[in-house]
Amino acid sequence: MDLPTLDFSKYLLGTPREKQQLGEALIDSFVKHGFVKLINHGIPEDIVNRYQAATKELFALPLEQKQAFENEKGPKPQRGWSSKGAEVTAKLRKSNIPPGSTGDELKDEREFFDAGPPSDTQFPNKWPTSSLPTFQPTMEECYTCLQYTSLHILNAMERGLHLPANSLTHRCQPSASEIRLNHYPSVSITLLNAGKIKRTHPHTDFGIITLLFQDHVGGLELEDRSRPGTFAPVVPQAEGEPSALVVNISDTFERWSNGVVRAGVHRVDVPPGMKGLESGVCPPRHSSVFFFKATRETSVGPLPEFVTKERPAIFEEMTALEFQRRKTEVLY
Ligand SMILES: O=C(O)CCC(=O)C(=O)O
Ligand SMILES: [Fe+2]
Repeated sequence: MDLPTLDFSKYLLGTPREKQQLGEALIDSFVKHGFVKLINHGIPEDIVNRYQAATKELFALPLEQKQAFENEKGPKPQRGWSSKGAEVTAKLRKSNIPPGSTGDELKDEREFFDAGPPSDTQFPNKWPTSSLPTFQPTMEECYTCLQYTSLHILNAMERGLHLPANSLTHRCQPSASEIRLNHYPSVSITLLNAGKIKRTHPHTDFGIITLLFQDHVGGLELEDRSRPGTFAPVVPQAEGEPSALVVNISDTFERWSNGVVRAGVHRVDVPPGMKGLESGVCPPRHSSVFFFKATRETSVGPLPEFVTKERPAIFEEMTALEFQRRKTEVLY
C-alpha cells in the first residue's frame, strides 16, 4: 500500500488551479486511506526541531518531577503528564477486546503529555514550570503554529469537497485543539509479540484531523483499507531529510461528513526494520502530535451538506465537548 506524499506548498503558494488540485488530492487520499503525508507543510523546520527536542527533554525528567504536573483522570480533556498504563487506548475499539474480557489487560507501553489552548481557563494547562522553564513558551509557540497550519489544511479540504470557503474552519474558533507528546520506552519484542502489551493499540483520534511528527525510529502503522485488520507502516523520514507531516482523519470529521470520509485507524508497533524478529529490544521512540479539534460548543453531528434522503444521518448530534467527555470516559 502506497501512502501519498503531497507537496502542501502547492496549496499555500499555488495558483487557484493548483490549490484546487491539492485539495482534491488531499480528499482522495483521506477517502482511500484516512491518512496523507505532507512535505513543504509550512511549519518552519526550526519549530519542528524544537517541538521534537522539547518532547525528549520532558520525558527525560525524573519521575517525581513529572508527578508534579500529572493529569487528573476523568471524563474531561487531559492536562499534563500521564504515566504508562494510565489510560487504556485499546478500549476505544470493540474489535480490540477479546470475548469475555474487560480489556483492562491491554496496556499501552507509553507515557504521554497533553496541553490545550494557551489561554484555556476552563481546563487549565499543567506545565513543568520549575523543572523545565523553557517548555511552556516553546509549546505555546508550537501550538499557535500547528493550529494555523491545521486551519490551512481544513481550508484545502473545503476546496477538495467543493464546500464554501471557511464553512468548516469557522467551527474551530475559539480553539479547543490539543498538543499530545508521546514517549515509548525501550521494550522487548517478545513482550510486544505476546499481544496484550503494545506501544499503542489500534484506535482513531477524537478531533477533526491529527498532525503528527514522528522521530526516525518508526513504528506508526495505519490500517490498510483494502485488507481490513491488517496494518502498513507510515515510514519515517530518514535522518537529515526535511520533515514530513503525517495527517490523519479523526472521529469528528468522520461524523461531520456522515461517514463519507472515515477516520484513519492506526497503532504503534515494532519499528519497520525489526518486524518479524522473535527477540531483541525496540529502541525508545518519541512522537509530537497535534489533535486539531472543533470549538467546544459546536456540534459534531453530520453537517447538512452530507445528509440526503439516500444517506440519512448516521451519527447523533452532540457538542464537541460532550463527545470528548464520552470518549475520554472510556479510557479509564
Ligand atoms: O506515536 C505515534 O506515532 C502515534 C501516536 C498516537 O496515535 C496518538 O497519540 O494518538
Ligand atoms: Fe492516535
